[in-house]
Amino acid sequence: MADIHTGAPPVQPHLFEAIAQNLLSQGYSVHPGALPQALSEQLYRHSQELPQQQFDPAGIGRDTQHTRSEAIRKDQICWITDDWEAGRHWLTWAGELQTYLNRRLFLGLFSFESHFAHYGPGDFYKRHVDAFRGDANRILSMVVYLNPEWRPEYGGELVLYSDDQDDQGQKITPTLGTIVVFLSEEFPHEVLPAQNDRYSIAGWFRVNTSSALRTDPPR
Ligand SMILES: O=C(O)CCC(=O)C(=O)O
Ligand SMILES: [Fe+2]
Repeated sequence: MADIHTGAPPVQPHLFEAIAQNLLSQGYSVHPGALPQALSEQLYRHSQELPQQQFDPAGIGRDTQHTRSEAIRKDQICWITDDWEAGRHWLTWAGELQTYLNRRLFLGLFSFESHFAHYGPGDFYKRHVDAFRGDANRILSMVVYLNPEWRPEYGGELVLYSDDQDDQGQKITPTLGTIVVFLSEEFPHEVLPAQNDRYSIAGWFRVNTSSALRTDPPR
């Protein structure tokens, strides 16, 4: 049930605790259809209403290393801000998860950034990790899916590999409300070519690496 005063999504202690326990025991957590329904629907509507020109071709790397490489990924992205209601509710929910995980696991998560992603027919994201050991300030990756009907023939699954040696992985279908959280440095993953329009949100919880030379987060 949504908060009657603000319309904000409800806090979900059982879900948050399950995510914390899965992260402790295996480093990742998958919950089909677990995002609060009203929030899923609001985000889905927003993803459909966003004009195509708000989406930019996704790049690889950050800052000066930011390059576009269509050989590696072909999705289009739109960063989420609190300028609109759906964005506010999403960021509130993610902030509550951040607070819970910090209390429960002492992760020191400091900020969260996320974007909508649209994979058109034929689009993919080849196997990669979201953070590299050493310079990593992306600690936790979170993806949620915004596709009310996703058929097996549409492909477009996320494949999550347990380590660099794993070439089997496990497939996750991108259906509405499914939440995937994993340690950004640990789990190579890829998005198989989608045969239909595929909408999602990808986000990262980060630790603070601010210094006099570098203000966080760079955008
Ligand atoms: O959409 C997905 O299933 C994963 C996307 C992803 O790996 C990324 O944006 O880094
Ligand atoms: Fe990724």
